[in-house]
Amino acid sequence: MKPAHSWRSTFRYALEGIGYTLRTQINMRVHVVIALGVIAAGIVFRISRMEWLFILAACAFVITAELFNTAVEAVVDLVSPKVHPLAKAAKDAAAGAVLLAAVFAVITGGVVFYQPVLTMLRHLL
Ligand SMILES: Nc1ncnc2c1ncn2[C@@H]1O[C@H](COP(=O)(O)OP(=O)(O)OP(=O)(O)O)[C@@H](O)[C@H]1O
Repeated sequence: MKPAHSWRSTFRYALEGIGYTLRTQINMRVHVVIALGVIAAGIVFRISRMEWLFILAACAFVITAELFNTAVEAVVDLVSPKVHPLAKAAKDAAAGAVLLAAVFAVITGGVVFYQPVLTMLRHLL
């Protein structure tokens, strides 16, 4: 049996997992940059508390899905380096989760920012 870990080392391993995903997955870096941009937009447009909840949930949803996707890819590559229909099913399902999360995030961003962006453009033009 493996030795029990302190909460500190558990936290460190979790950060290592996030670091690994950031280093190896360009999509993760893109998600983080977009999330930071959306958070900046939320500050600029002074969105409501409820809108913040949806925006932050959407960002967390996408980034969490990408972390699970990376975990699935790593395990599949470890146990099935050769082409196998189940390896394909696992990777495709994980990729599907990221896609679903991203679609939810785009819809959330559209609902929250459509009106304030439109108002800003009306003022500028
Ligand atoms: N061992 C395998 N057996 C069968 N199909 C696979 C296998 N590995 C990958 N595939 C297919 O290729 C697709 C892309 O796999 P890959 O590992 O390159 O994922 P990716 O999302 O492009 O990864 P990355 O984000 O690291 O570039 C999978 O969604 C799956 O359909």
